[in-house]
This record gives sequence, C-alpha cells and structure tokens, in this order.
Amino acid sequence: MASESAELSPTDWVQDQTKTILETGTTAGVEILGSPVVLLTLRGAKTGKLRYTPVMRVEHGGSYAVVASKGGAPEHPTWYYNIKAHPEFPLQDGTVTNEYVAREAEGAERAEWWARAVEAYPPYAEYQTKTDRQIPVFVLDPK
Ligand SMILES: C[C@H](OP(=O)(O)OC[C@@H](O)[C@@H](O)[C@@H](O)Cn1c2nc(=O)[nH]c(=O)c-2cc2ccc(O)cc21)C(=O)N[C@@H](CCC(=O)N[C@@H](CCC(=O)O)C(=O)O)C(=O)O
Repeated sequence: MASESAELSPTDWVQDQTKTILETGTTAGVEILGSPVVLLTLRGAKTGKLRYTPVMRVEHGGSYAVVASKGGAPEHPTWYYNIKAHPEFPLQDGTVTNEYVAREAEGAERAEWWARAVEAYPPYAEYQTKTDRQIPVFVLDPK
C-alpha cells in the first residue's frame, strides 16, 4: 500500500534530523544535547498534509508526553494546532512505530508529566521561564 508521503520541516536543522531518522530507519542516535528524540507524523489542521514532527522522547509506562515548547517562544508551535485537530497519529521510537491518541494534560497529570519531561530534557525548565504562556503538554496513550 503506497503510504501518503509526509512533508519535512522548513527548518534546516529539523529537516536534517528528520532525514537521518528516515534514512537510517531509527531515531537512535538522533539527539539534542544528549537527549533522545522521537518522530511524530502529524496531519495539518488546515492543509490536511502529513508533516514529520520530531520532538524530545519523554516515555513512561508505554505512554509518551509531547511538549509544545518551541524553545520558549511566545507562541505555540504550529504543530500544536495539528495535534488538536488530529489527535490520533503514529510515533516512531527507535525502529518501532505505533499509533497513539493524544490529549492535552491539565492539573496534577500535567505536573507529573512536566516533571518527567524536564528530567528527560532539562532545558524545558528554562524554556518555561522565557515565556508567560503555559507550555502545553500532550499525553499520548497507545491506541
Ligand atoms: C516552522 C513551523 O514549525 P512549527 O510547527 O511551528 O514547529 C516548530 C518546532 O516546534 C518544530 O520544528 C519541532 O520539530 C522542533 N523540535 C521540538 N519542538 C518542540 O516544540 N518541542 C520539542 O520537544 C522539540 C524537539 C525536537 C527534537 C528534534 C528536532 O529536530 C526538532 C524538535 C512549520 O513547520 N511550519 C510548516 C508547517 C505549518 C503547519 O503545520 N501548518 C498546518 C496549519 C496549522 C494551523 O492550524 O495554523 C497545516 O499544514 O495545515 C510550514 O510553515 O509549512
């Protein structure tokens, strides 16, 4: 079955990391400051196009958290709206790709996953100090 092709990020360094994952068939070895990365394939909220979206790997008990940090920018990354519009999508971790259902975490659950995210990738804590928007945390449960 011909799988619909997905678009790469227009951001060079993101495109490069995505190409490495696609060419090697694994996310292993693709890192930011020594922390591992996983690859989402999201559907655009307006165009409906599939878009490769790498994010930091935050995993616990078979679920994942995805943090819409965008380095602490004042606005959410555009892909935040893609997940809100199409919350079911594949996540590749290593050589394994499975389907997940995403929901935005609130309250105590968000705090629990935020702590895991900062443990996995400490710069998240710094990003939150750079913006007064609360950085969204999605929890992804296996479909
Ligand atoms: C530049 C823009 O990027 P963005 O969606 O704002 O996301 C910015 C970044 O968050 C994104 O590049 C992330 O992959 C960066 N990034 C991380 N970003 C994070 O926010 N958190 C992370 O943990 C993270 C980790 C990470 C690890 C490796 C890596 O290579 C990149 C990583 C973009 O891709 N625009 C495209 C697509 C826009 C789009 O999705 N349009 C939607 C419409 C969306 C709407 O409704 O407005 C559509 O197609 O319908 C375009 O302009 O053509």
